[in-house]
Amino acid sequence: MAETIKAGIAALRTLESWGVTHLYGIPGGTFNNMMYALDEEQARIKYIHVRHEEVGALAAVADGKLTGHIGVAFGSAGPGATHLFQGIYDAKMDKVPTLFLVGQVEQRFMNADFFQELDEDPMFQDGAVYARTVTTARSLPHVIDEAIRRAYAARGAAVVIIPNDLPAEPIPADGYYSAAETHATPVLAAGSDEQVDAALRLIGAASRPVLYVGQGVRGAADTVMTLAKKLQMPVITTALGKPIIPYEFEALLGSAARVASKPANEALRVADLIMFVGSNYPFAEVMFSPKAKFIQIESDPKTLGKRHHTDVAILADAPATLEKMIARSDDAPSSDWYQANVDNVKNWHQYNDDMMQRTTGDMRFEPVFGQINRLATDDAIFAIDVGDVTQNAVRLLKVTGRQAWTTSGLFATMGAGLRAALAGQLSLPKRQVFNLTGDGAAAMVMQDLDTEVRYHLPIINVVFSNNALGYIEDEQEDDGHEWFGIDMPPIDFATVAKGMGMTGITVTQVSELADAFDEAEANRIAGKPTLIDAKITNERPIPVEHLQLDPDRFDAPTIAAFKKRYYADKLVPFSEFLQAHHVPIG
Ligand SMILES: CC(=O)OP(=O)(O)O
Repeated sequence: MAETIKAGIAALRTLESWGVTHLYGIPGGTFNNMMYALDEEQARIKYIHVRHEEVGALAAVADGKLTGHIGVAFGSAGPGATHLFQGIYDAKMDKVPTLFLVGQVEQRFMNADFFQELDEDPMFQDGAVYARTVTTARSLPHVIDEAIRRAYAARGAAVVIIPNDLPAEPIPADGYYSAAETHATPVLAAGSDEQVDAALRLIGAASRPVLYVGQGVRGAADTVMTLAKKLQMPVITTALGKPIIPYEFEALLGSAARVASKPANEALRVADLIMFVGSNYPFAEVMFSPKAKFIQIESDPKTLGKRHHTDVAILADAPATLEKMIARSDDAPSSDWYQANVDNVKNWHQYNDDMMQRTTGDMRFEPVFGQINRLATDDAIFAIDVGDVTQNAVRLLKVTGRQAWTTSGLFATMGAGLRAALAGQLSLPKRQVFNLTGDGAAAMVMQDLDTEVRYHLPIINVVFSNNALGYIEDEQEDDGHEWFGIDMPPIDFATVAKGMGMTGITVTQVSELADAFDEAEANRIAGKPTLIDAKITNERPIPVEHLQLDPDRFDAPTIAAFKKRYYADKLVPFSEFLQAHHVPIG
């Protein structure tokens, strides 16, 4: 008789052939035959037993965000399946190839409202790029291979639903194969000479051009900076593009809108040309002037022309096109516009440095970031949660260009920090990993601090505790509404951490911060996680989307009140730098 293999084992071997080293989940009765396969394959693929499927699902997406390789999570039928949705939508919105395996009741019970049985096929259709139920044991590894190829091709979530009886069935050992070794992604060329020249002509005619880059320029920081200097175009990045360009680059304005920096918002208000590269930034529709000339370089036809009226549209590989622009352009003369932006960045950095070095008064979030910058290694991984911490991290982390920085970008689901930290430390175990989170988000996922302990993941967890949903609080303030439903009674996160078996440190004074972070770093080096609960004031981060600094737009008392509230005495409105450099705003 021909040699056989259990279908579940063949399914896992298919995952292994694609380089999957670990997968996250929680077993249930409808996934047990896959669990028995995982037990047999333990030496080759690691099962990470999370405390909540949602954490596993988002960690799998973060694996993809951090490494470019597909991450995998699973859940059993019914509640296990529905808990995966957060990951499925994060993968969809940030375009990350991710595989989700979902249990289903045995075939003989399907389609008749059995215990925990849901009609899973339609459930996943909106979020996933591919969602199918396996119908024979023999096709199980084949459908997994199909799902992975679809996830990579469409850059999203693929879901394979597995009736529990199938993985236990034997199939011919030579009856399946994987496309992993021959898998390739299409390589786009650079834009044509004509397209590049048309873009260069527009830039040459502009007075106040900016370069706005997203994830599509990953790995091409030097190219972006060279072109920016050559054409005298200051650079703005999306939040997810933040780690690509080093903080120290003189003309890096930061990000725009609210999770953003002052120089980027100010420059965008007056820019007369935006070159939008490798980005699907949705706030472009409100942040970019409709009057500005617009060049877009994009690899996804669905995104080309989506966010703004476009003068030159280039469907192409972004870094290759930027290289071609460097090759086909002459050095622009030194520009007053560029220099005014460089000065604005210096002033903004000085403000943030002063805030991070502040030792007086109650503890705000900035000195905590000062410590993170002090300790961060050259290739640290920052797993950033959603809320005030996202905007503060965008502004304050002094990224080197070799570090990784990830969050839930467009779906913006809270609790994303811990999940991405698990992924970072599992996928890139030698690197220093920070989980930076607010207290609301930390409370949503704190059960999985235990996962850090059980798998010896030496993550430095920092909780910014202000007893409020700060980001929403500020929105309510801007709406002119009294705060409602945003306060949260304090949680002693250090005690929670200790209860989970890790070091927990509460910090209430700036003077205690350095020791706490030194202890966390010593623990990390010894292979142990730490949680620092930083009890910060509930003061609002400076609203760079509503600056009240410019005497041309605000009266003196308004400016004085703004400066007092945000400690912004030395912060200079961009208009002053524009005037000093004689840049006309037409
Ligand atoms: C969503 C939110 O408001 O979070 P935070 O309290 O961390 O700002």
